[in-house]
Amino acid sequence: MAEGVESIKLEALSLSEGIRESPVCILVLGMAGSGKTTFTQKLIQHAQEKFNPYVVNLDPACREVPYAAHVDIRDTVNYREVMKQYQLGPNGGIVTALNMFTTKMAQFAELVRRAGERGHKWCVIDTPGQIEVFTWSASGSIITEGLATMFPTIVIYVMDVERSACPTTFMSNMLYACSILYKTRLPFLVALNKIDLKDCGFVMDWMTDFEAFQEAQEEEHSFVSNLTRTMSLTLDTFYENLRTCGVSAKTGVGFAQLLAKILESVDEYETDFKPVYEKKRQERLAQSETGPKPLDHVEEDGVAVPLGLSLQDPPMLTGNSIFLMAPSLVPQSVENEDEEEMEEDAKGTAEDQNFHSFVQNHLTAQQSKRDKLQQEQGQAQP
Ligand SMILES: Nc1nc2c(ncn2[C@@H]2O[C@H](COP(=O)(O)OP(=O)(O)OP(=O)(O)O)[C@@H](O)[C@H]2O)c(=O)[nH]1
Repeated sequence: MAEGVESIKLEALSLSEGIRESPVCILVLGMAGSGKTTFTQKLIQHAQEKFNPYVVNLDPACREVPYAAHVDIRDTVNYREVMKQYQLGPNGGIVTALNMFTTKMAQFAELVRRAGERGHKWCVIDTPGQIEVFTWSASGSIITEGLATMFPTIVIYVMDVERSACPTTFMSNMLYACSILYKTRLPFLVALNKIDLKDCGFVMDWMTDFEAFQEAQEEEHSFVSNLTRTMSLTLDTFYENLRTCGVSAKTGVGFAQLLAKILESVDEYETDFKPVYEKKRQERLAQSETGPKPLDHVEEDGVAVPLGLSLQDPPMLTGNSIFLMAPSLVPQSVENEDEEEMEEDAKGTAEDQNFHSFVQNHLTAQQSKRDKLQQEQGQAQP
């Protein structure tokens, strides 16, 4: 009879054995309402025949999921009860529920491993609606790293194209994607979702042609547009390494291409990421064999300081010792104001010039890249 999952230790699972070939773990992430759950359902349908996905729901707060989950966090933790018992709000409740689930990570990993042995080639994991609950929480990191050191693991970032039509929102979404890519250090595929509502061609244009994004940006006169423009230049390298695919989780359009891109991402895991996670595993194994080092000089590690500030009255306002002063109360001479205005103007002009030269340098670099490519192509032709 198979060993009971309760007695399994994660360390024993992930450290002593190497990374397995299956199942491939697919983490589905995305902003609230981007369509993760609908996307997961469609992905399962399309992958059923070939990859027989094992399905996991990690969103403790969802009412219903439109697919049959093999593992559902709601069976392990009652999110409403957690909120009530620990007197938490909805977000605190979700974080705590996920933390509680993570204490069962070893058992969860064992279930995934056994699913692989039973012929499930993929394991699709739907994550909580509030993306930061997973991406920036300790439990999210433990689950992601735990899986990536045991199975080939990739991330699919679901992005709502209709909501990203405004350049500033698009940039925010991309910045978020970028931060997740660097945090998880796993193959990353962006599913441009809801193409039944809006074609995703504009996203492709903005990612490959900086000038097209600048043009779209020019129509927007918001305070953050300068920042967005600068960011678009910085994200250029990120876009170059990004895999994207337009899909509609509602109609199923684009899922054939998506499956092909998932397989490319799995290859990428094998070649570029597996060695990194394998090294990590070896380091942990070595560490666990030597055991934790006892602290030699505990008393030299620091001195205790009282927590928090004492709620005493602020010091009396005397002379220069201004504790906190509202701008309207600070006496200012008219001369000073004029000088400050001139300084601000000069600063603004310098910023504009800097920005212009930054853009110019970038365009020149892009042009020389294009020229080089054309030259190479010309040489390659007989
Ligand atoms: N038109 C259209 N609607 C979609 C598509 N994908 C999802 N939706 C709709 O978008 C809404 C949100 O979808 P969900 O799948 O619940 O999104 P989610 O990211 O899981 O949501 P949370 O977990 O609550 O953050 C629902 O009304 C879906 O029907 C799509 O491709 N096209």
